[in-house]
Amino acid sequence: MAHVCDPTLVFRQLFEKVSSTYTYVLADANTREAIIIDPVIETVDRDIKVINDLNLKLLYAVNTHVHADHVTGSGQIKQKLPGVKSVIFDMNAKADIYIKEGDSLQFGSKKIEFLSTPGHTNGCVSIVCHTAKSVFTGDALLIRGCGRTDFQQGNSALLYDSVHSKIFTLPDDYVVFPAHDYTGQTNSSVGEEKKHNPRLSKAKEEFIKIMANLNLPYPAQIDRALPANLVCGIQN
Ligand SMILES: N[C@@H](CCC(=O)N[C@@H](CSS)C(=O)NCC(=O)O)C(=O)O
Repeated sequence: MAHVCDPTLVFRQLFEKVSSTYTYVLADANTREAIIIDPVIETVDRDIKVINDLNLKLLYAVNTHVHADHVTGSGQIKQKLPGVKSVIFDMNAKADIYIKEGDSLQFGSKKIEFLSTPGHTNGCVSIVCHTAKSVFTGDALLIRGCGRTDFQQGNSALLYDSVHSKIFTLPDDYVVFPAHDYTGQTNSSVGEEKKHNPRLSKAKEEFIKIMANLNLPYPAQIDRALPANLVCGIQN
């Protein structure tokens, strides 16, 4: 199980295997107030069970961006746990709270801060928890990889600048928790990715060429996910 260095932060990394998505639960161990990052609709009941088993009070369901590969669970979580507020950066998507660069959210004595890291999509954010020395990078930075830039306003030059100016300037020992992993890895570190990321450790021009030649198939659920995620995953 993945751990963080803050002993008063409850932390769970949960996996949804169809889309290889990581969902994260963070909570103040004293007040039990909690947030969830990038929930997936198919695993909402599992996530709520974890929250209830740990006696947590969920305040916020945060999406790091409008996902193209799975339907967000935030809408269903709001239905099943009234009072929870959905949070996103992208103004085109329905949510209760729209955050911007530098904003923070508090749960108990814990705080997360939002960094705008566009490039995979315009609305991508990374989420820093300084007390846990951790950064939740969404699809901006993956372990030894990064989010694709061939749809949804993708822009590889912008992604390169986002990662280098916002994530790679964090301390080297900050743990990187991505939104996906396709190779069975759970976390990395800023220092490790600066050194070993086969795309982002290169010069910008080379990175742009690499990204233009990925030739990835479209995500299997894209036609369902994109419209659903503009309305919090709940279609009437
Ligand atoms: N096969 C998966 C989709 C894989 C994929 O395209 N992942 C995206 C993030 S979700 S939009 C990505 O950016 N991948 C980068 C990479 O290098 O793999 C599916 O069908 O869901």
